[in-house]
Amino acid sequence: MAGETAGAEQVDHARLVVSGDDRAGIVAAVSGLITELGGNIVALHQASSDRSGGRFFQRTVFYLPELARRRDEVADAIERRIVGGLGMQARLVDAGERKRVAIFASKSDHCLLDLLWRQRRGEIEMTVPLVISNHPDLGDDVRGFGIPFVHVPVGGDKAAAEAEHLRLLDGQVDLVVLARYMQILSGDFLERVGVPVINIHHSFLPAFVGANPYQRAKERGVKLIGATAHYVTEDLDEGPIIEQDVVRASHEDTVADLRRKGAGVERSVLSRAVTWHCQDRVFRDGNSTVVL
Ligand SMILES: Nc1nc2c(c(=O)[nH]1)N[C@@H](CN(C=O)c1ccc(C(=O)N[C@@H](CCC(=O)O)C(=O)O)cc1)CN2
Repeated sequence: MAGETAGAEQVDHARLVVSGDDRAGIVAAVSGLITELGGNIVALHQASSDRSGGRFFQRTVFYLPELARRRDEVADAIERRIVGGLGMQARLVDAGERKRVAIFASKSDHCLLDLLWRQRRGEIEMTVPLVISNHPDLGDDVRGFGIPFVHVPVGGDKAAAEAEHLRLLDGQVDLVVLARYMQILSGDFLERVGVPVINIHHSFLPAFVGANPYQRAKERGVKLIGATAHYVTEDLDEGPIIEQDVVRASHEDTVADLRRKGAGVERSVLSRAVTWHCQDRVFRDGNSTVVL
């Protein structure tokens, strides 16, 4: 089963995540089914990609007595009435579920340690089964959180490194996060890893795609720098954007100043994106996202 379920106190709560081609009556059908099953909706967010059809997205949080005992019955009803009856995609997620998140890093520590610190404080609904890095530098920091650290060097044979990544990740994770991981992933890896990959790019995309964005920002004389969290696709830094933010820059800032200011924005943007993904709030809509 994807994810890991936390304590028993949340077993009677769940969220139902529904998406598909828009049509009249979906909200009523989902709400009616939950009510018919004896549930009470405690939160509901819905969006359609445009006014005349398009795509439908909904996240419904509900309380249902004895849900743990009745889970198969509830799941079967959703499969019949929402998936089979309306042709929608639907996922029933236990409220206490924790996504299993593998984090990739290189030498920069700020995004990685920020995520580990927030996870330890319970601010992000995830577990971190392992951290993978192409450099050994951050090993002691990661092991200090009680999390396995695996050094997988990436030399001339990137395919060999990616094969090791796939062996380490196989069936063990629900999400991969690139926390300033400075290696371009192949399309083959992205296809075979089988879970979403989120990257933090250290610029306000679409500005400054690729390497060294702060150096290029300084050369351009921009007055704003920023960070972008996006799903990773084969096309570098072109994937669906989840979250962005900016901070002011001036002529007085050196590249080192921009990197320092930018690091704060990278951390907050990546943590929000990972938090929302783990809460099943992010829906992919073509090359963009809907965040509910
Ligand atoms: N397939 C994808 N892989 C990665 C993406 C992506 O969007 N699609 N994002 C990058 C992160 N990144 C910028 O945010 C980035 C990382 C690395 C490079 C790069 O030129 N790397 C060189 C090696 C550099 C080195 O060894 O230090 C390379 O891979 O040949 C550019 C941008 C993460 N991966």
